[in-house]
Amino acid sequence: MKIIPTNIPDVIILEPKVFGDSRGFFFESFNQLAFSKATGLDVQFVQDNHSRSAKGVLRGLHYQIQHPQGKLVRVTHGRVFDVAVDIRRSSPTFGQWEGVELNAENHRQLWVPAGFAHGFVVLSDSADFLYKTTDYYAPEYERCIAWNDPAIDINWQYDGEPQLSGKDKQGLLLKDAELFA
Ligand SMILES: Cc1cn([C@H]2C[C@H](O)[C@@H](COP(=O)(O)OP(=O)(O)O[C@H]3O[C@H](C)C(=O)[C@H](O)[C@H]3O)O2)c(=O)[nH]c1=O
Repeated sequence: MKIIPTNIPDVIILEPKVFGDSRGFFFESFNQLAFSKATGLDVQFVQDNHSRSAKGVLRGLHYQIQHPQGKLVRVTHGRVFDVAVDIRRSSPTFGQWEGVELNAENHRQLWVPAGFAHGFVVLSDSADFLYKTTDYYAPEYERCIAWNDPAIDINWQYDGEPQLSGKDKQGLLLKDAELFA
């Protein structure tokens, strides 16, 4: 597994070793020991999620104010631009965002620590988005930050108008949101 640092020290890109042959390919999509050795992180995952979205769908920017979730995210079909925003007030990278294209060809995964808001926009006709979380879904504590908050100024790499859920259309600006310490 290859570790690729990003501009935010705690946000990490992982590239698994892919074994290709005449049948296709194989790779370990997750290995607890390899993950811990490569990242130095001692985290346990408790939930696996899978969502499918059409082109232009933007999910996020979500986080949980209690039971914050670390997320290890990847794409098994299509292409997405995936974004993590540091919303830890005490962080030197508070308010900064990091984005990476995840797709079924590069097999890249992104580690998004607890304390970050997370979202993605679909660049292909459709995309399957799979991810592991370090705590359980707690909808009563889920919050949303506006995808287009000018204070964060994310370049989503998507030219069209994104399709948002009702919840995401009501995302708060960073300055008005409940944040982490
Ligand atoms: C997240 C989640 C949702 N649900 C149910 C609740 C709704 O009835 C339905 C769709 O939920 P929602 O529209 O919140 O799904 P997303 O917009 O993909 O939410 C996710 O989007 C961004 C990208 C994230 O990083 C979060 O993991 C998560 O908030 O699934 C569950 O039953 N369990 C869950 O863990």
